[in-house]
Amino acid sequence: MSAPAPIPPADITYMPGTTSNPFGYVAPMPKHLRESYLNFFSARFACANAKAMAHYHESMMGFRALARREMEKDRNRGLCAEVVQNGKITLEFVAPVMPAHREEGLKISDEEYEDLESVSLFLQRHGEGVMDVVFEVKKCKELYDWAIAHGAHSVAEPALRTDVYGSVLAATIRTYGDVLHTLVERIDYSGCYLPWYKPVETVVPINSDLSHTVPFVKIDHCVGNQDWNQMEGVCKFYARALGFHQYFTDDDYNVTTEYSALETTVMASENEKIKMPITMPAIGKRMSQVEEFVRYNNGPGVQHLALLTEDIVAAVTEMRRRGVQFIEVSPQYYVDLRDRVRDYHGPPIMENLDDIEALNLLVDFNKDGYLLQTFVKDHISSRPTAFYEIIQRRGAQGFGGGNFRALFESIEREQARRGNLHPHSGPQSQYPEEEKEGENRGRRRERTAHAAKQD
Ligand SMILES: O=C(O)C(=O)Cc1ccc(O)cc1
Ligand SMILES: [Fe+2]
Repeated sequence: MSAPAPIPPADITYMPGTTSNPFGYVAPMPKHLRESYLNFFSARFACANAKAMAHYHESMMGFRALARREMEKDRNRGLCAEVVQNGKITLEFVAPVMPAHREEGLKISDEEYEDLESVSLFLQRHGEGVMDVVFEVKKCKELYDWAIAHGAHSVAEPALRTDVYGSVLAATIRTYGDVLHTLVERIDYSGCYLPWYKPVETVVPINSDLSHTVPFVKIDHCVGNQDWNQMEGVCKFYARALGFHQYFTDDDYNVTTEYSALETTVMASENEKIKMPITMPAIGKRMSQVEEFVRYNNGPGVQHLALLTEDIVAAVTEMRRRGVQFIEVSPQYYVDLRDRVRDYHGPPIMENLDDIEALNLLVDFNKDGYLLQTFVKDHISSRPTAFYEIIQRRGAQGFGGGNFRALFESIEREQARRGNLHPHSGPQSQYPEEEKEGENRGRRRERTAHAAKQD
């Protein structure tokens, strides 16, 4: 079957998310293909030291060592990898084991050399962070062909990978910045992760005590930060090339806190198990946290992975016990929370408000229920770039819109501590600094009205 012919970007209708417009970005990918995205498969991080990264995730976050690629006589000559897992969350840490320049006498295949070069380049440009958000799919080749025909950049054509445990078909395309999406289709694979990774049985002592588990379930969503004005183009890419659609929530994503501002559109796979919010800076009084990310990441990239749990009190209690620090929320938030709870009439709140306050969790309510969330204070690397969110849902399917103010104020306190809450340098930085809070929100409304008039 030959690939479909490329279609021009004009075939995508963009309409900002309103309840009168239940479609948002609409793309012509056939339904059977859209349905072939199953879930997040793993997140691959480019690392300087994959072993240290794995160790942090095991000892601090309760992940278990799952698999490894280590240097062998005729395999894994350029890169080594450690894979950890907690529930259905699988994280792979990949590190170069030699300099990325060819030397005589080094036994390394062309393919392994290319992989070494790409990880080394990612590290050089962005530091440690997520370089590949891997999706499990049913029709790898068809999805890949569609994506390429609709403007995606190919990194690796579909190829069968086989070891004694069976085969997977995998292909890789590029998304925003230098971030990749690998599409993995299990053919008959029964190994622990992917072909040629060896299972690892060793357990760090703290994880062998079953009364101290951190109960994660799966990746809930994965946020991608973009540069100024780049959100729409990236969302259109997800619609046109990947067949994703806009996911509506009642969150108000035009957040202008005292200083920084941002905008988000959530893109999701057909089954909505893969949610990829796309965020960009907006005009505020000071540098947006998104702008800070883009500056220190040297371009767009994955900002946070949200890890879903069914018991956030247990998960955060145990992570704190292990030494993980979380964002700090003002005591006033919990005074207000007790008022908000009184006005809430959805499914009953199962958690104790004193526990919620003691752990500094954030709570958001809507008509379907509520969600609890918090954010790890430290970034994953030494740069102020990617970090983790911990989230529990009890009905509510949003992203914590009611917490954005408290959250962003907390994030901004850290940003100020780093000396990065200075005037922003966006395309609109000629705007006077005393620009009124909330003005950005008005501007978005004008644009929305304008876009609606156009069709
Ligand atoms: O939207 C989400 O997924 C959130 O968890 C909230 C959020 C949005 C943007 C940020 O820079 C930080 C947090
Ligand atoms: Fe999030």
